[in-house]
Amino acid sequence: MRTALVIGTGLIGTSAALALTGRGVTVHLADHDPEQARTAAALGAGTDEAPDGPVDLAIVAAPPAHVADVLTEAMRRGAARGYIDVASVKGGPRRELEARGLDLSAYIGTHPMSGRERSGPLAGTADLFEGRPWVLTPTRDTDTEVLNLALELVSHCRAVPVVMDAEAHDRAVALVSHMPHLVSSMVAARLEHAEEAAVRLCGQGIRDVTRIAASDPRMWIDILSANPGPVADLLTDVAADLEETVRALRALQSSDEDKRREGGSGIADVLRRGNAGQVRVPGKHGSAPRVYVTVLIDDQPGQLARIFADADRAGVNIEDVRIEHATGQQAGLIQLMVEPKAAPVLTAGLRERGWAIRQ
Ligand SMILES: NC(=O)c1ccc[n+]([C@@H]2O[C@H](COP(=O)([O-])OP(=O)(O)OC[C@H]3O[C@@H](n4cnc5c(N)ncnc54)[C@H](O)[C@@H]3O)[C@@H](O)[C@H]2O)c1
Ligand SMILES: O=C(O)C(=O)C[C@]1(C(=O)O)C=C[C@@H](O)C=C1
Repeated sequence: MRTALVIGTGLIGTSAALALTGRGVTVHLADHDPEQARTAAALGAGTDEAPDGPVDLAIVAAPPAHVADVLTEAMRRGAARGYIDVASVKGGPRRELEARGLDLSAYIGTHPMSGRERSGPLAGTADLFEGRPWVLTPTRDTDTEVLNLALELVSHCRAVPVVMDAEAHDRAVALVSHMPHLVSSMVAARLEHAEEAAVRLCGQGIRDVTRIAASDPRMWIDILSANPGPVADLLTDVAADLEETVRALRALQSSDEDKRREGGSGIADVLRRGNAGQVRVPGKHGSAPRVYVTVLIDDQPGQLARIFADADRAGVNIEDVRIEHATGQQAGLIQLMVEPKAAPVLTAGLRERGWAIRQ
């Protein structure tokens, strides 16, 4: 691929454009708000000048409700040899395009399974998709050349291609993305009017559970409106678990010992099922789950660089990093994500070099 056109230069469009530009592809940037395209260009994601002729691949990264219109317009003017979109839902946009009677052989619906709770070009990064699944939904009518262009994009972004049928994709993301998003919002909503004295105590647990609740509601209304059935079915199951859990907690308040025992086993059951589900969450590249080694650091310049150098000396590859700043203190906790078998090696290596490890 030599040239690409990104239409919609927010978080996802800019991230893809940065990755492609970094691999030597000439990227043209367009957005219905020209300021967004200018910002993406200023970040080094490409040029906001229109291409002279058709590009190799047009990447539509507009909100889901606009995807079909944007693709229709781009296809009708022959903007590219191949077209993809990156919307979080796949069945709806394809059905809309089919209803317009367009030839869809040059189009593939795709979805990178990576994002952030922030929107806009300034949130974009070239490595956003690294090691993450990127779903492709070709059909038997898809041109092989277009499939190859899409695979090249995924490879330039260092993501992992996963081929799926659009409807199966929508059912899967209802489970791993859309339902969890709503549950996160519901947990975060408990904080809206909570007492400041309670909110001040927020630790990493609630930060993990509520991070995605900070996302743009307009985008999520689009996503959920395009996949309501499967999400409603899953929330029905969550509601049943909630009901059971409330019943178990009430039983724990009882003065009757048998009831308390029953309550205890109800709670144990939901926690056990939670453990069993959690271990199935894959690490990067779809590999086995990773674990965190937690290190106490002083809030001083150079600490992160030192810790990485010491991890390197211990021969351990750090997969991901999270930093938690303790409120009102000049210290923080850094969590280094590693393969389970590397955790004891890293712990020993860092202890040897004077770092305080937290269990
Ligand atoms: N945010 C995520 O975590 C995530 C992850 C994977 C896929 N996606 C999908 O990627 C797409 C973009 O999401 P985002 O998070 O980058 O959103 P964003 O709000 O950061 O960016 C969307 C951009 O599209 C532009 N736009 C809106 N309507 C347009 C139109 N008609 N023509 C051209 N540009 C238009 C907006 O001005 C904005 O710059 C969505 O379809 C979303 O479902 C999002
Ligand atoms: O991690 C985040 O912030 C996301 O929003 C990521 C996430 C997800 O649910 O995994 C959200 C929606 C996208 O369609 C794909 C990725």
